[in-house]
Amino acid sequence: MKIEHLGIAVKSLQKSDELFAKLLGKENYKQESVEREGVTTSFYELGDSKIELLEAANPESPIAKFLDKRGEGIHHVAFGVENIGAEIERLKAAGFQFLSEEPKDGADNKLIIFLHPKSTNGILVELCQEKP
Ligand SMILES: CC[C@H](C(=O)O)C(=O)SCCNC(=O)CCNC(=O)[C@H](O)C(C)(C)COP(=O)(O)OP(=O)(O)OC[C@H]1O[C@@H](n2cnc3c(N)ncnc32)[C@H](O)[C@@H]1OP(=O)(O)O
Ligand SMILES: [Co+2]
Repeated sequence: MKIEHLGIAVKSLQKSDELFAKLLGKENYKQESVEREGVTTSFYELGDSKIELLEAANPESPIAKFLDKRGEGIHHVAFGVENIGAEIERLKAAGFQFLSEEPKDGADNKLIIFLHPKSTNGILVELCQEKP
């Protein structure tokens, strides 16, 4: 398991891309919309991890709700795993709750699933596995 990415909720990808390119001294390597999640993402390589900027694609987006309640900032941490199915079983057996039954397609060619923040000490945790 490793930190695959840090998800950061932003109001404007255009403004935040300018800021993060300056901050990190490099451009994003992709911008990708994920309709089903209601987000547009922008990814930056950072050593073995990444930064994932997240803009709401519509008012119902989880990012829109997060921004309304908390403003811009760190939204979630994503752990990269080899076998997401095995990790789900392990964590369920350890008493962790998930926000969905099955993994689903995420951004950046990943299978993803989220744990409920109330079972992870108030941190939104995402598991992701590289799609074969
Ligand atoms: C395209 C995929 C991409 C990828 O990496 O591949 C992504 O990362 S997509 C990221 C955006 N998608 C999601 O976040 C999906 C999972 N999130 C959800 O289902 C909701 O956001 C949920 C259930 C976490 C909260 O939604 P809800 O409508 O219930 O909002 P509330 O404000 O009522 O929150 C309930 C409860 O959870 C706490 N909360 C909400 N968001 C977060 C957060 N980001 N981190 C920590 N805690 C969070 C909130 O404070 C409420 O707690 P309470 O104690 O009741 O106040
Ligand atoms: Co993510």
